[in-house]
Amino acid sequence: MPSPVMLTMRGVTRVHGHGAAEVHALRGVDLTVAMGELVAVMGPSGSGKSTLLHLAGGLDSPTSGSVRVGRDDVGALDAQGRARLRRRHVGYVFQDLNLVPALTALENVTLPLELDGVPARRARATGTAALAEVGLDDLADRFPDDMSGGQAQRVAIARALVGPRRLLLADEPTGALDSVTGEAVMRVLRARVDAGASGLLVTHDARHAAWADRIVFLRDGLVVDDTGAAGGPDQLLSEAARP
Ligand SMILES: Nc1ncnc2c1ncn2[C@@H]1O[C@H](COP(=O)(O)OP(=O)(O)OP(=O)(O)O)[C@@H](O)[C@H]1O
Repeated sequence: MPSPVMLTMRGVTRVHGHGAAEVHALRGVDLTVAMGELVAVMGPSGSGKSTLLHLAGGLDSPTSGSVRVGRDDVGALDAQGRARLRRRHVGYVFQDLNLVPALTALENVTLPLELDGVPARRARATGTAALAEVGLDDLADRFPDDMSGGQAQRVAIARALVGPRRLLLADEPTGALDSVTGEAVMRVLRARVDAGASGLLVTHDARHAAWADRIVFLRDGLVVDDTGAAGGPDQLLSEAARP
């Protein structure tokens, strides 16, 4: 029996800007991601990958078409409803880390839980477990400015994954990390998805895309290919390089 679908995008378009400055970032994208499925999104710079991720997480609204997360029609939620969906159910890892400099690693990680009313003790325990998942439980009391770029990125990943999130969105999550740590992060993402979450991963790196169940190729705002990962990194590299 197929797994229940977590994310459904139908006929999604997104036009940025107006008039002469108009950019058609997405031009009619259909995409579904099931529970327990990790989908990698690849494509050249400017093909619409980040726009797709923002729409999937309710950070942005489509110009036309529909985006559903579980039973929620993201376009039909008001700003408060979208904020609640993001806080409770969507985990983001973006290139921009956005850690709060005045908060320790653990406080940064527990922030989304506390904003959502989780009692402090439980938030602390859940946050400590999330830091341990990325191998940083030793640095719980350290401030972002006293960490390496890679450590800060792992804190951001722990924050994105803290609590029972059902949709994980990652935009080049391993960007600032060395390859061993990068692989550890992919392992955490994969484990969360295997435990039932759904994942959408934007990456230029075929080795990371090879962790996915399926790869979607975007070009000029359209899905041009949707394939299983069975061919492995070599095939992916040649696919990504295709004219
Ligand atoms: N806020 C915005 N205002 C105007 N144009 C935008 C905006 N955001 C994105 N764009 C444009 O939309 C198109 C798609 O951008 P997007 O960032 O989604 O692509 P991408 O595939 O993620 O690129 P990259 O791999 O370089 O991050 C690009 O032409 C970009 O310049």
